[in-house]
Amino acid sequence: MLPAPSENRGLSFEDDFSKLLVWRRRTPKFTTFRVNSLTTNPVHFLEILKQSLAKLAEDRSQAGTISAIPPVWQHPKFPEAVAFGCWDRSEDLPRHDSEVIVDRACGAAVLRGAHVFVPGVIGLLPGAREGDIVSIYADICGVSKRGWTQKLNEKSRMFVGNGVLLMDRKQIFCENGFSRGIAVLVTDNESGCPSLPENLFEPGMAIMQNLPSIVCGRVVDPQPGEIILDMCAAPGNKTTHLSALMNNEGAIIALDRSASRISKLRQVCLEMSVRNVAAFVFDSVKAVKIEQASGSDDDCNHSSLERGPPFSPCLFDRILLDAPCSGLGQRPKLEEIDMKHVASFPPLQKKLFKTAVSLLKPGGILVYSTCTVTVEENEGVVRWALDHFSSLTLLPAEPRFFNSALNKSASSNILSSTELSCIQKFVPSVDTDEENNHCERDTIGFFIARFQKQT
Ligand SMILES: C[S@@+](CC[C@H](N)C(=O)[O-])C[C@H]1O[C@@H](n2cnc3c(N)ncnc32)[C@H](O)[C@@H]1O
Repeated sequence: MLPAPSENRGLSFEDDFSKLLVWRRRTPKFTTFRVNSLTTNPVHFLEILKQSLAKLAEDRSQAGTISAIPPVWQHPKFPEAVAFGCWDRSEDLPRHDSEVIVDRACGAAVLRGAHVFVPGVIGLLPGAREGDIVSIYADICGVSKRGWTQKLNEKSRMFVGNGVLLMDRKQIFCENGFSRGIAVLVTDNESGCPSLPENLFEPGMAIMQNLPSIVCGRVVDPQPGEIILDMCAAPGNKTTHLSALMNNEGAIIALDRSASRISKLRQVCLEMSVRNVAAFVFDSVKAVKIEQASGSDDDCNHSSLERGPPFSPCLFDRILLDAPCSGLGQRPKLEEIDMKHVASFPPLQKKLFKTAVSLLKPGGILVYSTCTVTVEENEGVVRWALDHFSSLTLLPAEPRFFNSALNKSASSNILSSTELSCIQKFVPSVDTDEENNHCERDTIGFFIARFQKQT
């Protein structure tokens, strides 16, 4: 049973930038799966997960590391959310003379339990041989080039784990650049996040999804039979959740402007037995049809939905705008923050929002979400929306985990206390370590706002 965390007050981006940087580099202590209710039962999945972690603990003890089995929970409010914790890290991992340097994305993946694949390797110290026990360092400043042979200084690198080198230098940096596969089998990572076997469960049974993203689907609260628009849908993590909540009844239109991501979404839908989604590669800013002569409009029936965008105004019961954003809530992230990039998102977010308001039926629900923590992309967009669309009312983004009204940060100058009590923002916590050790707290940064269009 999951213990309940107490009321939380979170930090905002503007409150303490340096704390945000530290928080981004740390790996959440919990990994969450969303179990697919269309294909399986969460209790069955929970059993598979428990057995796998018990087997890993046994393997570790045979290899000389006694480890308690990481805790596993099913969330009491959302049975589809199943989380597991980390190996105990009370002792530091040893550092080995033989070193492998990886890029920042690979370093973050290792911290989340992945092995090191060839494309992520940047360098090896001279003399490193296949079969060596190696220490793995991420090049956090991006200073090294492919084929690098020198030790990075302490400030430019971050230790992410240890493992066994499975290839030699020639194989990893082969001239045609086509080597694939695992270069380092990670035996222990610095975060303690377990490496689960790849074939742990049947494809489509569950996906890894951070808890706030699962909460987001629940805030949309789609009902069987409704017509839903998911405006920035790929790769489909939330689309497939919405479909499961609707028990495959009704229709979901999934749009994304990236063709490769839409093909990934279609594949995920197939694997997860999702049958009520029609996906289109489309720029959602342009998803509203320009007015046409009356009498020729058949947009209220399903065939017009299947033809795809653009759509007539006021068509959808619910809309999810999971907007493109600066992604500062994603963890762990080893990259530096590019402020110009961060500042580029609000104009696009507002254009997408304007389209969403047009396409929403009177009485319909619009959920705006991001996986970032900046006020401009979150509370700022909510303020702008409330000032520009008199038809919109801000509703409580329930079910609630974070009480944003307790967050006395820069955002309180933008939204009233009533408005703050409606939004839900997952941000770095300033509470005790015990609190931060909770799977509802130690998670990614995320923002959710829920609106209704007046009838
Ligand atoms: C935060 S991700 C969406 C994640 C997705 N909702 C999920 O849960 O799997 C944002 C997506 O917005 C898409 N995007 C960016 N600009 C867009 C636009 N103008 N129209 C449609 N999609 C857009 C990106 O390609 C990206 O896939």
